[in-house]
Amino acid sequence: MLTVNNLETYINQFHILQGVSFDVKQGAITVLFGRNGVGKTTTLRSIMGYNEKTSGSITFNNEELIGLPTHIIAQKGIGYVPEDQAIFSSLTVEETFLLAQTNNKKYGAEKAEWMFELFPDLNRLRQKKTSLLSGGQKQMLAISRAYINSNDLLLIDEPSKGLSPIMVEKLMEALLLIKEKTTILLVEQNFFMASHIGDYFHIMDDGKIVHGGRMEDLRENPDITKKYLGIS
Ligand SMILES: Nc1ncnc2c1ncn2[C@@H]1O[C@H](COP(=O)(O)OP(=O)(O)OP(=O)(O)O)[C@@H](O)[C@H]1O
Repeated sequence: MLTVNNLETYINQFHILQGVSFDVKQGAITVLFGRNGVGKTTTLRSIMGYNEKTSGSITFNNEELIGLPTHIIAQKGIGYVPEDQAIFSSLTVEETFLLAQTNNKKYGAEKAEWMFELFPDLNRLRQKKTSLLSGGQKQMLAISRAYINSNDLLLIDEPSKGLSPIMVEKLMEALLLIKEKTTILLVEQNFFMASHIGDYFHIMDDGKIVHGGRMEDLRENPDITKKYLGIS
């Protein structure tokens, strides 16, 4: 569904992505692993068209994305949940959902209702200003918003960061249900979470992909997880 080929990205004079190649299969969760600073967020941002100095190829449903502005890439059906969630704090939960629905007139309302079912906390807090939500609730809101206004692919950056174990568990359950309806590319350092919900993986190191395959193969390969992820 998404194919990234030889992607190179510069930020100022720094050569951050140095020929990144991988693919994302439809209907699955693909996890991008790697230590801090190897280029995972830059990869997601490059897919969304935020980095001007990007070359190589990114095809989504066989259409080239490189060179397109971010709003056009989003219109093609890709939703992005950045690490800081980028939530408009002056809106309530319900208003945030309504705003997201304006981008998806056909299915938005139906998707919003499903998100309220999936996240009862958000349903209970419909009228609450989003600035008053907990970290976990904001994460649920950001994922819901991206799901409501996009159709095909969600890029989610470190959703478990800073969440309690119980919230991580809720998030895992929710992502598995969302996967039934959409495709997910997940950046995640929580190996327990990612390896339980992911179907495929790619490992980044120093601006490149160094390994990839099915998640069950990674779980059985302690040498790789130790070398690149520091897990033994
Ligand atoms: N605006 C910037 N100016 C200069 N260098 C940057 C900028 N943004 C990111 N970088 C550098 O690019 C590299 C990749 O950063 P990126 O955020 O993509 O890594 P990451 O793998 O997502 O890391 P983390 O897991 O810590 O979020 C890092 O070395 C970082 O310092």
